[in-house]
Amino acid sequence: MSGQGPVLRLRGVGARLGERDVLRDIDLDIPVGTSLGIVGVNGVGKSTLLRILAGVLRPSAGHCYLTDSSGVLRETSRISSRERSRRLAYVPQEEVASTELLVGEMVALGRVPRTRPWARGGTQERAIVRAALDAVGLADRIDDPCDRLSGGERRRAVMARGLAQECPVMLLDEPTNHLDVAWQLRLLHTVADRAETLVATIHDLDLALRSFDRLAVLGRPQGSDPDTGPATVVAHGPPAEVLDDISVDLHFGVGSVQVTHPHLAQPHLLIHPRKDHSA
Ligand SMILES: Nc1ncnc2c1ncn2[C@@H]1O[C@H](COP(=O)(O)OP(=O)(O)OP(=O)(O)O)[C@@H](O)[C@H]1O
Repeated sequence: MSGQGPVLRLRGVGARLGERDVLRDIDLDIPVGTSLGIVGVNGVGKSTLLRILAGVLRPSAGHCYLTDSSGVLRETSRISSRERSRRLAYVPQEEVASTELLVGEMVALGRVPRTRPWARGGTQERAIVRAALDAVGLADRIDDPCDRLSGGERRRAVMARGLAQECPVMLLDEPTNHLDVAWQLRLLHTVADRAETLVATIHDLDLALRSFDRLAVLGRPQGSDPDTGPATVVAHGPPAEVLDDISVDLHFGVGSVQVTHPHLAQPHLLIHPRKDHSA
């Protein structure tokens, strides 16, 4: 993936949920052709940030921009939901499996922004749905009811729906949740291959280190309430720099060391309890 101008931009973005300011003063440019991992502790606001980027939540302050189909950066809220869903596929964190739909029908929902009602269900549409399911190893489950899928299979099926949307930008909220180790690696690889630009929240810092061009850490700046204060981007850059041992200690409260895989020459992150927490 190589960088160009921004496809997504946030300026001075804040989010207020209920009585709380969850996010504040977020400035972020996400260049076309890059992959960005968003990391941070539980409840810090990663999903909220992704929902703002996706245009499903309006920021309470600041502005969120997305390039439209002509490549012009426009305020996301001014882009019609149909055009937005052709530009970006957003896959939320958890979804209740529909007991009504077959797997293929659920994945075909990803085609809605691209098809006219009378065009749905054609041979070409079925081929796209089947290819998306094939990419996540579920082509043989196309005619099964959704509620027969396991947790990991369901996660993969929902990802297939995002892939079937055929958007240049994919926004994935914890895509590796429920997946076994092989599928964690394979799924991130598959979406990075297919999406021009990828933004994903992720908890596994070792996977984050190896899977993205850049990482953004959401955290509560010094001086704000460490549990409920509004979060902002406290570190942003190449993964190996963002996840150095000082930052991991500061932002995640654990010790860490980066090592190089002896056979693959890839960086890995070993996590351990802080000395003051160890037995
Ligand atoms: N509708 C809501 N009203 C009030 N507070 C909310 C609402 N939705 C979420 N929150 C709070 O906003 C904060 C951020 O939530 P968010 O889901 O964005 O965090 P996260 O970083 O994705 O967390 P996790 O890692 O646990 O998935 C949390 O403290 C959450 O409790």
